Amino acid sequence: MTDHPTDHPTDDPSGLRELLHPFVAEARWFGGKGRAFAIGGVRRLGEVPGHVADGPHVAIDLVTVTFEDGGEDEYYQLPLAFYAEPQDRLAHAHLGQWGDEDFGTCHVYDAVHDREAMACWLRSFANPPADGPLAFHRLPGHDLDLDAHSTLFSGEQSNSSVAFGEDALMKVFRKITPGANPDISIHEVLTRAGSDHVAALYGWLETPSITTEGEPQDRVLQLAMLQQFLRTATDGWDLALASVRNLFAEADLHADEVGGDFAGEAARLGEALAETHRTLEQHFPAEDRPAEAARALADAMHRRLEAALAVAPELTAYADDLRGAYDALGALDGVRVQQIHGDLHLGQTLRTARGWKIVDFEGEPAKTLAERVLPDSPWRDVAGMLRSLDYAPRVVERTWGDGLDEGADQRAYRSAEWAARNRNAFLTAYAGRDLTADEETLLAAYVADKAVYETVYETRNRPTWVAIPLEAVARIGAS
Ligand SMILES: Nc1ncnc2c1ncn2[C@@H]1O[C@H](COP(=O)(O)OP(=O)(O)O)[C@@H](O)[C@H]1O
Ligand SMILES: O=P(O)(O)O[C@H]1O[C@H](CO)[C@@H](O[C@H]2O[C@H](CO)[C@@H](O)[C@H](O)[C@H]2O)[C@H](O)[C@H]1O
Repeated sequence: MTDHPTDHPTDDPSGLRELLHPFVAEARWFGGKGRAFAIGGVRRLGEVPGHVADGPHVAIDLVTVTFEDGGEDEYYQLPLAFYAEPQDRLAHAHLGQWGDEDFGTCHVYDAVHDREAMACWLRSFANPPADGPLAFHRLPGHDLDLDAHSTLFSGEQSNSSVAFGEDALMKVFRKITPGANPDISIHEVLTRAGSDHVAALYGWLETPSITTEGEPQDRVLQLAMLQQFLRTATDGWDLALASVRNLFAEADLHADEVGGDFAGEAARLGEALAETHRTLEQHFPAEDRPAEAARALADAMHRRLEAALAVAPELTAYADDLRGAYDALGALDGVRVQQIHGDLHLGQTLRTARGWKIVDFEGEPAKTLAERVLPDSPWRDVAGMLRSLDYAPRVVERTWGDGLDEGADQRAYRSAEWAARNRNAFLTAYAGRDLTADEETLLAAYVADKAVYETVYETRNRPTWVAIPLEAVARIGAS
């Protein structure tokens, strides 16, 4: 396999980088939204084995995204299906027609949409090739159903998830950072530990190394992971929204009087998180760190606020209150850290017939890999869930009754009631006791930090929702 000759942004003889630019720019998984960029290079990582007559050639390319603001380059994975003839059924996933160095002139499609292409992936996981640039790894204990057809998950996601029938789910990582991906390593540890609160890991795909500017790198690129498909799962976010809608439909009743009350589920979720944290604490390094570590955590929050102020100047009015919350954390005598989830919210939880499962251990998409794998306080995860339990009613409020004002005050009241009831149920079940003063301080700082992160996230991705985290930031000062 060869690199495409694309070492310099102005040298694009095949026009490939120009052709891929709009596809990358518009993809949900592209993390550089709002920043001007060029495709700085396109590299062939390897062909996925398993090509059959009449089927596509399937390959994985890695594009380098170079930002005009001078920020660090980012790498994104493009799984591609190459067909000699156009495929009408894949018209929605057509990237273009070009002369490929390995496969000749082809119609090229985003492979995650294509059952034929995904079948190559599944066959490779079932019978991992002995050599080649793409290494398919398997954990023992599950026979894959090779007859299962693939379906791409729709929805707002950072990566591309493909279900194989009801047997397995493959997550194709889009933004690729050299080094071990925590989603894989944490799932592997929790699977081997027999955790009840994650989908079992079945395997993963990685490629040994790439070269950047001619220099070899000794870190793997982890490209995809295959796991148990949770057949009976309902998204925790959808469940919470349904519960809020029930409450709004019965305007005269309190949250505990309405069908669909979420407090029991919130409590079970708190227990599931506490158990997951305990398992992670046993299997990854965990330690009590001295005062300097608390200061370092606070410093990181201060830095994040300073960067956020440039993106979302509306935060300025609350900056002193936020800094106060971080300073209180920085003044603690110490802090206990361990492996955590790192980006926990209701959309990362699934309610199955066998209880709550937690998904997506990649950490916050905006952080570097080096930052994401650092041990952190478990209160960061707790804060993430508390923020999410605040988001759910506010989102329903915004969409209820097509924005009509009638009953808006009553809904705002019920919204706050729902959030308080479920935050309390979750927190009480998580901790199993009253929080210490230090824990309250930690939690308050993490809630503030998360709301700042969300303000930036919404500004960039869903500007009409930015008021939700901003209102939370305003409440920090008022409390
Ligand atoms: N093992 C699973 N079985 C069924 N559905 C799953 C499983 N894991 C994740 N999902 C669903 O796929 C969605 C995306 O998964 P997630 O890991 O959060 O991807 P991303 O990194 O793209 O955000 C989740 O919201 C969830 O609904
Ligand atoms: O799931 P991702 O890892 O892509 O997480 C990112 O996107 C989330 C939104 O999809 C975002 O979560 C925020 O919105 C949620 C409602 O959609 C809400 O439940 C969360 O509390 C809120 O933070 C997440 O922050 C971001 O990292």
